[in-house]
Amino acid sequence: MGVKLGILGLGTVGTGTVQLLQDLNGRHPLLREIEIHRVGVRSPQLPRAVELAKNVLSTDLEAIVNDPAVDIVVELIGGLEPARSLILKAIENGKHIVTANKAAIARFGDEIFTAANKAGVYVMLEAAVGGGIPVIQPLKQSLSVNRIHTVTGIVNGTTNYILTRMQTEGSNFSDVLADAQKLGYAEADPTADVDGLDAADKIAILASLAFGGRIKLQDVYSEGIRQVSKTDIAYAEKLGFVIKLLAIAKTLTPSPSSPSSTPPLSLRVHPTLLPKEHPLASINGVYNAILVEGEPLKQVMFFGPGAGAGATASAVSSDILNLVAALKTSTANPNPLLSCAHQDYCQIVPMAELITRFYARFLTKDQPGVIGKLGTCFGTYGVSLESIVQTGFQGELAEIVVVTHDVREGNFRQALAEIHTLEAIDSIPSLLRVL
Ligand SMILES: NC(=O)C1=CN([C@@H]2O[C@H](COP(=O)(O)OP(=O)(O)OC[C@H]3O[C@@H](n4cnc5c(N)ncnc54)[C@H](OP(=O)(O)O)[C@@H]3O)[C@@H](O)[C@H]2O)C=CC1
Ligand SMILES: N[C@@H](CC=O)C(=O)O
Ligand code: NA
Repeated sequence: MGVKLGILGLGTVGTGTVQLLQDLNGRHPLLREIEIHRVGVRSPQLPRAVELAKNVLSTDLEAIVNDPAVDIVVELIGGLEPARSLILKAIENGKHIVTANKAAIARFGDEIFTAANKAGVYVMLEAAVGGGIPVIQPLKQSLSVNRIHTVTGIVNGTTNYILTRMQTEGSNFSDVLADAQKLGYAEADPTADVDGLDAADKIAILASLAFGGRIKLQDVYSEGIRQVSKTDIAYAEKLGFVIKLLAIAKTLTPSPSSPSSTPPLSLRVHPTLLPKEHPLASINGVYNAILVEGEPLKQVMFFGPGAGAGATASAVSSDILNLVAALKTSTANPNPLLSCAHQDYCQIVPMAELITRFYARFLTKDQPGVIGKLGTCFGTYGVSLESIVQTGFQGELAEIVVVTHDVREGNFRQALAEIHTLEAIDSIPSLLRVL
């Protein structure tokens, strides 16, 4: 007998998944065991790009997760509710889950995985991070013997697409965002993409897998790309950098102090000046990449399409395939490489303790000695400067760009607070971290 799917959602990813599952030539033979039993949507009158058998389409999503015939629920509606309740109900009914919903997993992972472990079912989420890029399963399986110390990712396709086009074409932010939405990359509400929240959800999930503990989403510092201007992109370029929205999870100690504990982590999302020769600097457009560093592997980078119908459908379908295989070999004991066994929360270090370089752009009165005053303030707080250049004027005001050496973020912020009080300083329009 075939394995029956209840698919919730037939939008970009749902449609891509159904198209893949209806076009099986040349794909894994096990896919032939799958039957699309029911598909849930909100607006049944909408035209669809796929044909489904009669009575498959429904607006009653509760009925799908309660249907005893359904083996696997594939949640592709997105958002928090009703996605969370439907997933929990499906788990309670003994169904395995495939989801692309990083927002729900990052917020309710604790509840969902605890329920799944209790019910003896798996929750698969390859599509939730990096779209089509295999990164969840590699972290759970192929890389799990490494002591990972850093995960650095470009994990939001929309913002990478926007920043790339702003850089290459000098285009303006809102026009490029509209294109990203048309192409199906952006979330229904693109705020999550643009403000770094989507990337925060994703790095929380990656960090949990890489460092073996649960993460409270509110511990992830996040800044989006709205404040990144064409001016900063141009200065960064002159200084040998590109600006990328990076999601970073990094241990502050080389390895955990005891075999069972997780190390303290720095966990953050922000636009970052990246040296042009860094492996992530050349990741452009909607592509995502995740650089994982650890011992003994050193570095491995996962690269590919981070969003879009076909790419994401590839990840969703591979999770379905894994579950079909698991259902066929089902034993009383769950496979620990497919289930989540985390119990404890990771300890996250405050941003003030972060050691990083900074880029800052100042608008100042055109007076003698301003650069000296900036230098003195920075010196008072132990901020050492890598470069300081007066690059030009904006009207009456002089524009000064500073790049620091590594500094404790708290010290840098104290120096800036004092600089703000200087009579010669008009404003500090940009402040970005440098990798
Ligand atoms: N788009 C992408 O490239 C990627 C998306 N994802 C994730 O995949 C998930 C789906 O995204 P995407 O396909 O882009 O979203 P879409 O907005 O394109 O599709 C959502 C689908 O869910 C249905 N739906 C939404 N809410 C309800 C509800 N309350 N009741 C019934 N049906 C509902 C909609 O129905 P109807 O069609 O009737 O409106 C639609 O079919 C999200 O979690 C997203 O974060 C992950 C990686 C990449
Ligand atoms: N909106 C997301 C889609 C995939 O998660 C993105 O832009 O990366
Ligand atoms: Na993925």
